[in-house]
Parts: sequence; C-alpha cells; structure tokens
Amino acid sequence: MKKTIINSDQAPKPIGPYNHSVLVGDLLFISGQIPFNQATETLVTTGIEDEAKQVMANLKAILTAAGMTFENVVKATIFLTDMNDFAKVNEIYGSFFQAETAPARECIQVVKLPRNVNVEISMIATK
Ligand SMILES: C=C(N)C(=O)O
Repeated sequence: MKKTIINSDQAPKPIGPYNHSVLVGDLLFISGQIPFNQATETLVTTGIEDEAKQVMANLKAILTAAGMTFENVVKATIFLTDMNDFAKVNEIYGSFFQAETAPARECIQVVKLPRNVNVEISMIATK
C-alpha cells in the first residue's frame, strides 16, 4: 500500500500527529478541519456561520493541494458541539454542493472539540 501525504500551506497546521490528508489509491482522506484561519493565525470565534465557512475554506485548500474540488468529495463527517446549529451549518455546507450529487454524510453532536471550537468536518474524496 502506498500512502501519499498531501498538506496545504493554506490550511491550519496540524495540531497533533496527523497530516492534512492522505492519498491511498484514488481515495483522499482529509483530516477534520476546525475554524482556524491560517492567514491570520487566529481561531474564528464570530459565530457558527463564520466557523463553518472557515472550515469549508480549509477543506477547499486541502482539496486544491490534492488537485481536487468539492466535486470529488464522496463522504463527509460533521461534528457539532450543539445540534441546534444543524440548520445554520447545513446552509453553509450545502452551498458548496449540488443537492443531486452531494456526498454521503453523517452529522454528530459531541461534547467537546479541539480548541473549544463548535464545528469540525472531515471528508473523503476520490479522483
Ligand atoms: C483537529 C484535528 N483533526 C485533530 O486534532 O485530530
């Protein structure tokens, strides 16, 4: 099995022993992204919509580094600290996909996320 590590300098530096993404065959496994803005080196704390937008921007940067787009995404996992944010996050997340071809997905409420953020999203994409 050949693993190719793909990182992006436009996405937040990993905060643990992981890489932004790992390509195995045609599958790209993208680590969960939190709302950290690498350009300003700050966490986005201005509300769940802004957090979700930053997470999607980080995911886009990693997809771009791998030569992919959101069109390539086949699976997503959304972690929320408050399921009451579901509708707001859905609206932002949904703006990146066509409903007919949107990836498979699950959405899970968790007690806590790294750096006390309110949303984290991981993805799997394919060439
Ligand atoms: C933010 C992460 N993806 C992590 O800590 O694993």
